[in-house]
Amino acid sequence: MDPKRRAGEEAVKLVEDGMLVGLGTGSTAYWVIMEIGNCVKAGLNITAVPTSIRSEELARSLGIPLIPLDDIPTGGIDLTIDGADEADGDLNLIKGGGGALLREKIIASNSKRLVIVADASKEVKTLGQFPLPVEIVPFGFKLTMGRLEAIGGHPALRLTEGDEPFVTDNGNYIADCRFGVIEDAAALEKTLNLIPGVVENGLFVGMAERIVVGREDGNVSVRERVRRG
Ligand SMILES: O=C(CO)[C@H](O)[C@H](O)COP(=O)(O)O
Repeated sequence: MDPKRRAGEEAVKLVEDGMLVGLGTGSTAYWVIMEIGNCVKAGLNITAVPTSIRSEELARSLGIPLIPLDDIPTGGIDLTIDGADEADGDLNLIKGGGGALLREKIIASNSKRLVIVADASKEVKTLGQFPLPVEIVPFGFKLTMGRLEAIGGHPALRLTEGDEPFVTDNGNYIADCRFGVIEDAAALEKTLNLIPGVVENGLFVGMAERIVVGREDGNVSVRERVRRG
């Protein structure tokens, strides 16, 4: 079985009756949503909020009950299960490879628990090999990219296969940045979000509670974040 599928199915064991569940985005979160769909068909009673239009459409097609975000209290999501592009030893993450980082971060920051599903390729010692997605508004995007360049981000505007700017579910662009090894993810996250024109960035610091990793040998490993201090 695909390691991503294995991780997804294992993580869904954390979903309990009555929960409000955040549905992630990407090829690993796909398996989470598929498995939640199976559980709902088998009688699991949950409601869910998606992190992208893609995940919303999949969830709807499977009959997973969705509720509008505006109908839930701040911080009211019980559990969100989502993928990641990189996860370091402290479970700090790079996300946004699929372009859904803004909605993913809003949902994650309103979740009591964030569980990451991944295959082993996502585990890294230090963040930074995967280009860091930064969501920027189209207005003045070249100026904003100049600011990202000035702080060493070497930004590249994400393009579609037709060479048009990739547009997020929120109508924004993505600048994929190469900062090299990211020693201080918390500081970089703040610095980026102070740049006018930047909406959000794909660094998720101190948010994930655990990571469920599907491995090629058929095993699944679970690692929890060590709380420091
Ligand atoms: O952050 C994301 C989308 O914005 C995804 O969770 C991340 O890109 C991982 O995707 P995949 O599971 O397909 O490797």
